[in-house]
Amino acid sequence: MKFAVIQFPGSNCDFDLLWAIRDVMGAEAEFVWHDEASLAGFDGVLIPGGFSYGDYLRCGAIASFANIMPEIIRLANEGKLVFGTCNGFQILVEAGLLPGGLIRNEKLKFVSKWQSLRVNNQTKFTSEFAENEGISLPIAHGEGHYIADEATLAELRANHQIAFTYDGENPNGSAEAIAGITNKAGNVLGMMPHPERAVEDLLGGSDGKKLFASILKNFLEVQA
Ligand SMILES: NC(=O)CC[C@H](N)C(=O)O
Repeated sequence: MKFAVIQFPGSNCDFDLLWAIRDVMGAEAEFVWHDEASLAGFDGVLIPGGFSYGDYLRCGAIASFANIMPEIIRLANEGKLVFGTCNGFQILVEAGLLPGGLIRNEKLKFVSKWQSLRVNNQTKFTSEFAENEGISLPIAHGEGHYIADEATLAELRANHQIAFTYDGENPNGSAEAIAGITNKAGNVLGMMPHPERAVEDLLGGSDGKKLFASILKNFLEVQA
């Protein structure tokens, strides 16, 4: 299984994500520039954090029209793995691959800190965590306030699509303290926290590793 790590102008977690999946987890992965029009040969897509196109209009809004996006949408519709962290989550929402929206943090400030989270392990991205496991991951964003209408929130809850919630403090005012969601089919995940920044104790923690381990276990078996 080969992963594409997408690079946009302004991505700044691209090397971290490649490091996590390739060097720490041992999977095959390569950078793909946003202007490419093909993802032939790739079975999974990882979209990093950062400030794509300078966060103009809304975070992720311009990136969602990049040349590579129709290919990402194609893979998502084929049931292949698509994962976005932080700006990657924003791009997936803007592209319509995930429901709801992400707006300015409630307190209108960029938040950068380690954040406690609760994990729902009933998704293909989180199955290696314990049920309701408490973990800690870095967050670093200005537009992480998740919003959705009541019907969408009810559907997310009913289908177990809420993969991560903020525990204790809600750092950005997200509805139901949502930190990460999957699509209905379960093959697309977007999350504001940064698991790729927590894959080795040297980085301050390794709780993010189980997410990548879940990805490799569940998607590798299906697509091998
Ligand atoms: N770390 C990130 O990816 C930040 C995402 C986006 N630039 C924001 O501030 O919300």
